[in-house]
Amino acid sequence: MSTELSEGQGLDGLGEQATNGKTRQSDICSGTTGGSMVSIAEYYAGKNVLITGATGFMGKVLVEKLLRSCPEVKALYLLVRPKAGQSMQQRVSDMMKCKLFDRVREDNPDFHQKIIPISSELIQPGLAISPEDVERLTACINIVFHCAATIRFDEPLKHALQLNVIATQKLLSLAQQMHHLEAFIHISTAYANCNRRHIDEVIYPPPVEPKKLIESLEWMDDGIVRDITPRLIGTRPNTYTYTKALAEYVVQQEQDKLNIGIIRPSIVGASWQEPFPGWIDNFNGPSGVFIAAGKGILRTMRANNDAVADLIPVDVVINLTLAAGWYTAVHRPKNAVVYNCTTGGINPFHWGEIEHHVMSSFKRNPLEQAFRRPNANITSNYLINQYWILVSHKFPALIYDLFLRLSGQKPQMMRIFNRLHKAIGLLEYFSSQDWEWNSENMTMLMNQLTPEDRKTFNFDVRQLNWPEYIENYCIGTKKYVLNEDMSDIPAARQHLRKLRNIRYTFNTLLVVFIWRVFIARSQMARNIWYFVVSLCFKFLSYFRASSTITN
Ligand SMILES: CCCCCCCCCCCCCCCC(=O)SCCNC(=O)CCNC(=O)[C@H](O)C(C)(C)COP(=O)(O)OP(=O)(O)OC[C@H]1O[C@@H](n2cnc3c(N)ncnc32)[C@H](O)[C@@H]1OP(=O)(O)O
Ligand SMILES: NC(=O)C1=CN([C@@H]2O[C@H](COP(=O)(O)OP(=O)(O)OC[C@H]3O[C@@H](n4cnc5c(N)ncnc54)[C@H](OP(=O)(O)O)[C@@H]3O)[C@@H](O)[C@H]2O)C=CC1
Repeated sequence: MSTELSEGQGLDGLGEQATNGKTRQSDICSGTTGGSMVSIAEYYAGKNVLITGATGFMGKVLVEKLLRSCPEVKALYLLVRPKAGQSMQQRVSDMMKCKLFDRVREDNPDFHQKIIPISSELIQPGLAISPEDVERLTACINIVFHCAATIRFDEPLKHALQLNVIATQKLLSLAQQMHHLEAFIHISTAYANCNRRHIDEVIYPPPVEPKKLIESLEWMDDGIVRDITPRLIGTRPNTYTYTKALAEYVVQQEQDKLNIGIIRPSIVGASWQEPFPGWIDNFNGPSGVFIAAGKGILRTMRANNDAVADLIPVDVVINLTLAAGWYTAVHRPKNAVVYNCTTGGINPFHWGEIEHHVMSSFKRNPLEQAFRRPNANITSNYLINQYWILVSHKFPALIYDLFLRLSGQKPQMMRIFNRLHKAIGLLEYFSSQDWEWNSENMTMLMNQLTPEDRKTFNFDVRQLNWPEYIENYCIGTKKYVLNEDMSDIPAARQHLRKLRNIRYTFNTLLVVFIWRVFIARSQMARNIWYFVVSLCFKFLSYFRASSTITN
């Protein structure tokens, strides 16, 4: 079935009345922002903020930080869609109940009054925002943070284009109608240009003119699009990075009309410090890999030990995003400013080191009901990896499934491994090579902040202590993703000891079995075997005799 690309239709009601927001807002706001003397929290005071993707991983942290560190913010308008049988109000109210908001709740129990959910399905015409809501938003919004995207690596091109590019275009059109807009902040990814080794803080020419691509894909059915996708994305690994690159270009096209900042985070991981260390709520990127390794399921993965693991904590990304919003609105740079939000050039850490710290952390703080003892190894060698997949993934899965079948249960391990292999297969591109990001704008932005803001909105990754961060990250996956209780750690350790004993017993039986088979075929093996057995027997007799004499 063909998915409709409704660009023209989608812009109806948004784009028509578009005006040149930049000129107009400069007139309105020139007196209100007092240059760089205004602190970040002071800037956001009294402001109406529009956020897309607020129910997602980064969006939630953005909402939380704004409410906590900019308590005078006037209101947060969240574009949310109903999903999985839940209304958008229900989703937002569930979100606000989650642990992430504990600190805000403590500071201000009525914080929910500042949150205004707006029903919106971004891939629908006009973003599916009601005319009344469009009017409301255009009248009051001061800053837009556009976080929504599909981040799936296997997303069909048409859908990725609809959400990551066309919806961004529609949002830009809406933004241009906003009478008091001061900044439009777009969240991109450091991997949008992963077809390059060195990436500067500039928008590179798009692989194809987005408008032309949208027009061509409109008449193609999904099958044809699937067939031509590899040709279109070229040396990029997936539709995600490809469409994020197109989106950057689309955003840049509006730089004459809007004040734009583009944030390019690398691999976003658990929080470093805020609201508490190790907060994470999903399996994306490395988190799923860490969990699979901690559960003893993942034993091998293709990654380069010496390649830089460009992880960036989510709170760092959000602090930089809020600072960029402030800077964009206050300084109104002529062109869109791109911020490569990465760690590799400033405080590098490597995949080999990550492996070491993840493994030792899960040994100290084991996950419950591990399949095997955590012991994952990474290798850049394809054949070695395939060997370990066979020996350490497929063989144990086969045995376990056999055991499940024999005990009348449904086999499941092979299915889990197949899904895991699909997931890590999609991630390997990022863990097997190095990129070099220039992050001068991140440094420039830091230098613009007051000492107080530098502390409150800390994105100085030079201070990041990696081993400590990874330890908190692993504990975070246990506490917040798997909802496991820390008080169960002794039982989990006991379980690991049991697994170790099972492994020793299994290995011993295996050696004996192989040896017996060998003995049956070789006279020399038989002689050695009898020699060893008689030696053991003599030793035991001696031991027994000497203990009888002593008694
Ligand atoms: C100790 C070792 C150190 C070395 C460690 C190297 C780490 C090397 C990381 C590089 C990381 C680059 C990141 C680029 C930086 C961006 O640009 S960030 C954007 C990041 N985007 C993502 O990470 C999305 C990737 N995920 C996907 O595209 C989809 O989830 C997948 C993998 C295609 C699977 O889709 P699906 O089959 O429809 O199903 P889905 O419900 O999504 O998940 C299915 C199963 O896969 C599991 N899964 C999902 N994601 C993962 C994952 N990342 N890992 C494992 N399992 C996963 C789920 O838990 C789930 O398991 P069950 O709960 O069903 O048992
Ligand atoms: N996570 C990472 O490692 C990185 C992320 N990024 C970028 O950061 C941004 C946020 O990523 P992250 O928070 O991890 O992603 P998530 O997948 O956690 O969140 C995506 C958000 O987009 C919303 N969304 C998706 N489709 C629609 C739609 N059709 N209509 C309305 N809303 C929709 C989701 O809403 P819903 O809950 O309804 O599905 C959700 O709130 C993205 O732009 C991503 O490209 C960049 C680099 C790394």
